[in-house]
This record gives sequence, C-alpha cells and structure tokens, in this order.
Amino acid sequence: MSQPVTPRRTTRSSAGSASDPATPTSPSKSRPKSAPRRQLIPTAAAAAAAKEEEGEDERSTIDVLLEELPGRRAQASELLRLLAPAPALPLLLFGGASTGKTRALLLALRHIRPRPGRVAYAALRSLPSPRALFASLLSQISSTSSSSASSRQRVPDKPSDFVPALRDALAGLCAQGEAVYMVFDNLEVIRSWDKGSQLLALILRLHDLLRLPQVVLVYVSSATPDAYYSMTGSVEPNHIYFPDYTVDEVRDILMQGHPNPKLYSSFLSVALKPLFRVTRRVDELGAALEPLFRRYCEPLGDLKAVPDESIRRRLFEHIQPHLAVALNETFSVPMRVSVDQCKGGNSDVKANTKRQFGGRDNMSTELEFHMSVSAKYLLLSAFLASRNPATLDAALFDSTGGLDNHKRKRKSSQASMNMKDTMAEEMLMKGPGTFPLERLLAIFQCITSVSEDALSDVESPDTMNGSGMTGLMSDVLLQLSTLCNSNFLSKSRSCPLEGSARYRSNIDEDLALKVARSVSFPLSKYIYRR
Ligand SMILES: Nc1ncnc2c1ncn2[C@@H]1O[C@H](COP(=O)(O)OP(=O)(O)OP(=O)(O)O)[C@@H](O)[C@H]1O
Repeated sequence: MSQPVTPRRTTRSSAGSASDPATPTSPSKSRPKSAPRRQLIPTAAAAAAAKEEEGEDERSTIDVLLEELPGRRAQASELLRLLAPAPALPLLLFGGASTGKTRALLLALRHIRPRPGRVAYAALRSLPSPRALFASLLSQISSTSSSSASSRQRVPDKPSDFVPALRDALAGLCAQGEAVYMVFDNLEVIRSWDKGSQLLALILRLHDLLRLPQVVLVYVSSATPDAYYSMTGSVEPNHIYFPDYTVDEVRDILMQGHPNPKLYSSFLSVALKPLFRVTRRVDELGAALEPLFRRYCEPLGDLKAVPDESIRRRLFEHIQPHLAVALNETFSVPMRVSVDQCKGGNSDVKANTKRQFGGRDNMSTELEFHMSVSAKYLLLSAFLASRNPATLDAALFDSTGGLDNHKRKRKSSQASMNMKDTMAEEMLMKGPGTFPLERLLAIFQCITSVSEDALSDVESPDTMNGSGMTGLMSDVLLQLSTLCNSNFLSKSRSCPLEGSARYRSNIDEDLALKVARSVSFPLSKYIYRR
C-alpha cells in the first residue's frame, strides 16, 4: 500500500537561526555564544552517531521495529525520521481508531531509547480531568528532574498555573541538554472536558509557551491537523497519517508470530473478510476471531498439521455455521494488549496507563463492542423511521428494498419546494416521530437487504440460500425489546385508533452515523434532508 509521506520540516539541529530558545531557566546563559544550537541536544546526535557505529546491530533493531508493525512501514520510518534528532516542531499522529498510532509511537520511542525519565506520557482516556492530566505529567517529569523544588510543588488547578509549573519541572531535565518527549495520547478526549476547548488550545500551544527546544511534543489524535491548528493559530506541526488498515494488512498483523501459519492462513481466508465488513479494528477482529479459530480446529487431531485441500474443505464446512452466528454476536475486547509487547525502557509506564483505558467515550465504544449486528441495523431502521416522513419510504427504498436514486430524484423534483419546506419545518418542530412496528420491520428488511451483505462471504456459492438473513431477522423482536430497555428506543402506549404500540428513536444523528459506520452502512444516503 502506498502511504503518504510527510516532508521533514526543519529540525533543531538544522534550524540554525531559529527563534531563541533561551528562557530564565534555560542553560543557554552559560553556553558560549558561538556554540552551535545542536549542542543543546547532544545526546540525540551522539546516540545517532553511536547507533551508526553499531552497524549490523542497529540495522537489525530497525528491522525488528518494522516487523513488529505490519502495515505501518511508512509511518514507522517517518516516525524515526521525525523524532530523532529532536525536531523543531511538535509532531501529530492522526488517524482512525486502532490504526496503530500508539503502538507505532511506543515502539519508535523504544527504538530511539531516550534515557529513563525522558518520556512523559499522558493517556488521556485514563485521565478524568485537567487536574489529573497536570498531576500525571508533573509527577512523571518531577520524579526524574533534579529540581527538588519542582518535585514538591502543588498540583495546579488552573491551566494558566500549569504552564509555569511544567516549565519549572522541565527546566531541570532540559538543563542536562537531552531531548524530553512529552506525549498526549487521544488528545480529542480533552474536548469533552469542562472548558475543554480552551485547555486544548493551550496544550497545542505548549511549544510556543514553553519555548524549550529540548521538549518534543507529540500529539496522538483521531482529528486531522486542521481541526486543531485552526483553533490555535500556531504553526502546523509535522504530522503522520495512519489510514485504516486494508484487509491484507490486517491479515499480516493477525498472522504475526502464529505457531501454525499455514493453518491460520487458511482459517483467515475463510473468516477474516466477512468480519472485516463489520469492523476494521484490529483489536476487535482479534477478539472475535480467537474463539472462531478454536472452533475451526475442532475437527483436527494435530494442531501442528498443515492442512491439505480436503482438510481445508472439511474445516470450512465445520466453521461456516459458527461464522454466521459470530457475525450476529457481541464483539468483546477484553483489554488492549499492544503496549504489553512494548516492554523495556519507558514504555512500561505507558503500557500501564494505556491499559487503564476506559473513560469518557464509553457510549460509542460500548456500542461498538457490545451491540450485535442485527441490533445495530434495527437501531438504524428506527432512527430512519423517526427521522424521515413515512410518505418518503416508498421513494427512499425501491421494490427490492434498496435505495433507488433515480426514482428518488424524479420524485423529489416533482415535489413542490413549499411542500418540502413545510415538511422539514414540521419535522424540526416535532422532533423524532413515532412509528408502528410494521414500518420499522419494513425498513429493517430493506436496509439489511441492500447493505453490503455481511453474510455473503460466509456462504459458499453453492450454499447461498439466505439462511444468514433468516438468522438476522430471527431475533429482531428480542433485540427490539432490548433496545427499548436500554432507552435507545421508547415505546409508547397503544394508539387507540391503530390498537398497536408505537416506537420512537432516542438517538441523535451523530450516534446513528457512528453505528452505521461500524457496519459500513451508507446511512446518510437514506436521511431525508430538505
Ligand atoms: N501494525 C500493528 N501490529 C500489531 N498490532 C497492531 C497494529 N496496529 C494496531 N495493533 C493493535 O491494535 C490495537 C490498537 O492499537 P493502537 O492502540 O496502537 O491504536 P490507536 O491508533 O492508538 O487507537 P486509538 O486511536 O483508539 O487510541 C492494539 O491492541 C494493537 O496491538
């Protein structure tokens, strides 16, 4: 896969006459004026030189790093290039969930080998408040800083007090002249905090505010550089994009270090694609595939056996029904494990913090982890039924259940603008509408029939008989009552005229889009907009 490569920006060692980093606490006063700026961070350069001398060893550690990051070769090389020697600008790693940003960064830092205590890592998902963030960073820095005053200091409550406290704590470390890496992982979490936008702007301006060139700020986030830097007015950081993995990359990741690669590869050729349509997240896929692989191996006496064509066929037939069930089941990811493998150096600290992951974006995370595929489709159907006027159902779905763009276009061009405006206004005033069970089921059937049929890959061509869809429909009523109990839908009392209950969706468009994304359903095409 071709990856975008970020051109390297000026580094401190090459920056020459970049802005004066001197601060009251900086060692620059004692430095002879003629000293080149790169001497401020001699260890990075020295380490690089020492590493070069190591020759063979060095090459092999880079190879090891790249091997530990299948699908992220370009990003890993770029990380190494941009992290050492310490760059003049902050670095932003961005991309979707579970695209390996944290893993790549931790492995790269392990490779760079900053001295102990020279990485401060804030796992924002595990930090509940600004104060907890301040405390975490200050304690990590102060524990190694020689400044005894900074280790005794109070944890600031206000962001405005945090910056001087941080500078004070960092000054001790920077005086020793080496790079200090400060990482903010899952930066977007800050937005959800009280007055989060202000704090976020401040965190992103730390580079300007601290003016300590030895401090390398690394931001890890799902948001793009423009999203953050448009609000700070600061210079754009160096950035590295982590795109979603392709199915082949996920296969390489999952195959890593497997004791029986031939057997596992034949299993993945059957099981990975259908699950990949439900989620692209490596951690979720790993968790969902593990029990399936045990099932797959059941008919085998010897787990070390290399399966021939006839065994593969037998195993395929054995796993097929389990796969269909798994697609409709809960995904559960017990714990993030990547950082476990990043043992050694400073990454242990980070591993622990990362594993405490939980936190603030629970709602969407829980959804991704614990809602079955059919429940997701049902929720989407309910959202559409509440959101769209019933009169548009016929135009939105064709006779085979799909979205008939042509028909929809013709219809909408026939409808008068006035009618549309009134309808849209009414919808806005009334909020989400109620709908009967029959309409919900009709929409459910339509969208499940046109969605990228998640079950098609499970069925071999000669056994394709729609049994998967029957499975998807079979527990709909049960799912419906679960969704009502969990307050995603509400059920009103029976309508005196119709004599049956009506339902209403309680979720907003953002959440609906998130659910739709997780099953690759093009929801926005079905949402009525004026
Ligand atoms: N290239 C890879 N090789 C091996 N495992 C990987 C790779 N990429 C991701 N993973 C695994 O996927 C999970 C998530 O990875 P990681 O935490 O690095 O993603 P992330 O992009 O930081 O996610 P988020 O934005 O949600 O924090 C981890 O368990 C990690 O081990």
